[in-house]
Amino acid sequence: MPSMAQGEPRSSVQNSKPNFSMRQKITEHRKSLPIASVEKRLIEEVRKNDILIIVGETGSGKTTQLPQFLYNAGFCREGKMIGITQPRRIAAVTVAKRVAEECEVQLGQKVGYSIRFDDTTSNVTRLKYMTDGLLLREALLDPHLSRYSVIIVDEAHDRSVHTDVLLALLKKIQRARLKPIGEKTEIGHMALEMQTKTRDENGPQQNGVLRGCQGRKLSPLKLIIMSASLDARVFSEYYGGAKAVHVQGRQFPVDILYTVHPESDYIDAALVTIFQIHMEEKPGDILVFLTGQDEIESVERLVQERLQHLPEEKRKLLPIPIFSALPSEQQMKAFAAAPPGFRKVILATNIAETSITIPGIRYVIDPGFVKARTYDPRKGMESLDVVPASKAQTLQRSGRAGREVPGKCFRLYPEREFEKLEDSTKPEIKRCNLSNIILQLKALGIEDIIGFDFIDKPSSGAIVKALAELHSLGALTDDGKLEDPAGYQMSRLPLEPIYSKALILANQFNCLEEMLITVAVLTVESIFYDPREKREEARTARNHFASVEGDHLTYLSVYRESDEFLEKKNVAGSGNNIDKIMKKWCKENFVNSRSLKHARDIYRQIREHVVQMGFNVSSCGSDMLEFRRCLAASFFLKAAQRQLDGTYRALESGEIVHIHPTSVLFRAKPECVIFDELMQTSKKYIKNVTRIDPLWLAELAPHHYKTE
Ligand SMILES: Nc1ncnc2c1ncn2[C@@H]1O[C@H](COP(=O)(O)OP(=O)(O)OP(=O)(O)O)[C@@H](O)[C@H]1O
Repeated sequence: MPSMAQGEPRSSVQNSKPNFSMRQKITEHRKSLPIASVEKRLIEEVRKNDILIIVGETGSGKTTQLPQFLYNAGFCREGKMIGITQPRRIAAVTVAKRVAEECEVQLGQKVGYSIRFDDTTSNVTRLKYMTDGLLLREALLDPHLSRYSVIIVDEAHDRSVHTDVLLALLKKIQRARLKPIGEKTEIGHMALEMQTKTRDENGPQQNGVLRGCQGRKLSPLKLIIMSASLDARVFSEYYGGAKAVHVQGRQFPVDILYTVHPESDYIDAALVTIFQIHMEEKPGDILVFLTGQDEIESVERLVQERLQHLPEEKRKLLPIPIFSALPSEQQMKAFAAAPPGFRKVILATNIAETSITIPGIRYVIDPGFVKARTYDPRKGMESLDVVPASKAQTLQRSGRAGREVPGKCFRLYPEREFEKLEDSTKPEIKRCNLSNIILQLKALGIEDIIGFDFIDKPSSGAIVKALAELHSLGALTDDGKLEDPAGYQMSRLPLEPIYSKALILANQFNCLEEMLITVAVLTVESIFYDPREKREEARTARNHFASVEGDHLTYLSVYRESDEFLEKKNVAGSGNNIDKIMKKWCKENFVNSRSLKHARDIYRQIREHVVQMGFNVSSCGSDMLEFRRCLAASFFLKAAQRQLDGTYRALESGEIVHIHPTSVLFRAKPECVIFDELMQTSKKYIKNVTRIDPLWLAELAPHHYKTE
């Protein structure tokens, strides 16, 4: 399978069996971890308790060691697997690689990882690291997760929406696994029907139940919830008084240092700290937590600039960005050793906050902020605000040091400010659009979403809004069941429901090729590179991509021109050269080369998905009218009409909004548009906007708009 996240060349693990001294080093290292001294006790607790909560310091060995302990204790007998979920892809990949190394096996043998579009596991894999979202998708196909004997939900403090849904679902699955096969369960009936459909073709199933299995029980499922910074009481209560154990101690100390006074400009404070460490502290790499791609890219430039003012011998400082929109192979650069004599300074978002070990990190700089996405279901509006990190997050951040050697964490605020921080981050489920997750729950056969046993219930308003949205998009029937086939198709595509809908419709409008490109570009962070100091220059350079019809068509033209450019240069298949040539083209055109590369990756992967679904990828050629009509038919819930004063009214929510200054339609102000995002920053802005004819709305979405 091609991959959105190819990761480091697998050969690093596949081809190299550790030599004797390395093996010895790893064995000694494993023995020295705090968790090693409690191996027996932990195994006993897992045997005694079906649900166990484990809290242990960062770096104590939970993620890498516990699965190996369980394997050695026989939990993988009879071909069963241990699944370990992570909120982030990068953690699933890097931890699996490390554990494969420790086990001296090739990745994909006993140890593997599986993340969206990238599965390295095989039928001999027993320790499977994966994202929480991926395990949810697996439950669609195997509703009892019958291949697993143990599921470890790692980093549960993170409270991603997928973790929360998984916590509830696993509770149900655990109960269902204790019931005899064939008996009705809370999750099983619809899923068993699904199995009947597929397995009937091979014959061994009858009425949704494996023939000959009626009355038999599946083996029980053990569930372990783990983190360094979770409130064990909350989880214990949720699981009816589940046992919690604490693993004491950490391997290396981390000194926490605070500033004396509050810093007015945390970017500048971070830069000063980076250079102070570089000039004054012992060798060792630096990890800086910033809030997003823009900030990271500007700090990257500022570090480069300031280095020019240092004497030649002091310039050996290498900034390396890492954020989620970066293609995986670029993310992996953070994990490679710095060239001899150099010090790495890794500029990261909270993608690097939990679970991972970045070799070489001795210093962490934590300005104490994070970019938090909040969704207002009533207005259908997102806001992205920079807010103080929680105590749990700052603890995780400092825990990225002190993993190989003693470390230091520089918190760029006074200690008294730390005390004021919230203990934990607000669960994502309480601040996100629920339509995607509800679609998945429906596909899992869960009908009563409002009554679903969430650890923290989202507001019923948010649930009702998401259900209505799914109904309008044609994913749900009038009585809230999955629509056949659209609802099933949408739940299978790993995209937001509105994008899946756009692909399904594009198949009918014969513009699937154009929609695949558009959805891929919309999925990545901004395709344009817009440096503050060169805004006008950037605008002029990009003028020739601009379409009078709007941003979606503009993105198509960027994507296609870059394709044509590559073809013209006739460099296809010339490896690294492509990268260099593309980077130059991107720089001249103020296109973000990382985002473009990422979009290409996503395009390839979703194309494969729709082809598997039997769609024919055809193009509407130069008939952009058809493409815009398809956009209107898909994004009708996100339409806005110009007002007399030049502002717009979002038709669904009635909100008064403005076209974002980065849109090609910012000045043109057409009468009616569809948009992709409604976001509150300094104003309420709509982003990624395309001109449509208002009459199309009634014609193409008659269930939602009346003709007048
Ligand atoms: N990729 C790696 N390279 C080098 N050492 C590693 C790597 N992964 C883990 N380690 C070592 O193993 C130790 C234990 O890591 P592990 O991820 O199991 O800890 P943890 O308790 O799960 O931490 P956290 O709560 O931060 O996720 C690390 O502190 C580090 O010394």
